[in-house]
Amino acid sequence: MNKILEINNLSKSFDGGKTKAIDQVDFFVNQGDICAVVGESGSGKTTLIRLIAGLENPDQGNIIISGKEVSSIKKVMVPEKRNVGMVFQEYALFPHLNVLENIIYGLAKRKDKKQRAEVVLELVGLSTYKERYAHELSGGQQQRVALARALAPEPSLLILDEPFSNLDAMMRNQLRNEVFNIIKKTGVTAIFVTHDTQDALAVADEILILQNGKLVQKDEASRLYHKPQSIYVASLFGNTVQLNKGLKNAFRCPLKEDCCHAIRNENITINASDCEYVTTAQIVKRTFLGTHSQLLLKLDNGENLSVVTNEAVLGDELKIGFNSKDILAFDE
Ligand SMILES: Nc1ncnc2c1ncn2[C@@H]1O[C@H](COP(=O)(O)OP(=O)(O)OP(=O)(O)O)[C@@H](O)[C@H]1O
Repeated sequence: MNKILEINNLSKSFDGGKTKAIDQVDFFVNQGDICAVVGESGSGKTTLIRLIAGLENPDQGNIIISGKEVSSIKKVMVPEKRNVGMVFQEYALFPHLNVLENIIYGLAKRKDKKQRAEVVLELVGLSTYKERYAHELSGGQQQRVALARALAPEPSLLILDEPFSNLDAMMRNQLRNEVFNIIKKTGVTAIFVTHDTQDALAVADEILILQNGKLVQKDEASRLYHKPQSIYVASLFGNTVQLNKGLKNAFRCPLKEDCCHAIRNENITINASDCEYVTTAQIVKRTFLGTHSQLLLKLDNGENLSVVTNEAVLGDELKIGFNSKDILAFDE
């Protein structure tokens, strides 16, 4: 498999070395793959993307795009020469140029500018909008123009930084699927930053997890979800309860105490009687969340547990449980 992006031992600090935004990161992305970058706020996602785009210089390591070294401590190639396309959360279209002109602008060197612009506009389904200006388009349409503009010069790598975060929930899912179908159709390799782990699970071939600037796991979506390497990774993909000593006792769960265990909220069964590990709980507080409710529970050994459920819960007492196949185990 041809590697389009290679990152070797990459580091970047700020504040005279006090903040290690990216800390000895190594990975590669194969041709045609979509790689999502996920991590809590401040974990280094934007810094990594900015280093790849050439908007930051590394302190250590190097970046190779399509076999060419574009960043190292000795040289940093300017963004325009890297053959990368970029799509940001703010659509950044020129307000004084119409849609077609916005796309042509980035194609200065090509002879077939107009034809190429028409091809990418067709690809994003906006051919009939080519004479409109940014203020005459919806947020989703502007983002599709931004994608067309980024794809027009046929980049080796497409970088997307939180491309859907300015859109409402309904629009997001629809546009996300459209955008990634277009990306797959063109076969371009893409790396995108997202806060929304559902986005990453839905469209990424591989997901890369950052924690305090370090790459802590890189895996395909289903492996990462089912085999997270730490509670940090598990918690990024949904509500996860760490099974501390008190909870292990409450459920009479014979797990080793020197190993960290957790259970995903969705694998906790309310009104359970046929689970392997079951306990009785009193409902201390219910919070209505529309399709779900949050229940604060006091278990029969006095331990507290908060769970979210979409089941109707009657009365103030319930049985709650889970099965051993759903327990996540970590070495930390
Ligand atoms: N120009 C800068 N000067 C100083 N510190 C910076 C700079 N850019 C980033 N940092 C710091 O580097 C760390 C990583 O920041 P970065 O923006 O890459 O994180 P992030 O994962 O993208 O966060 P978010 O999800 O909140 O956007 C943070 O501690 C941040 O404060």
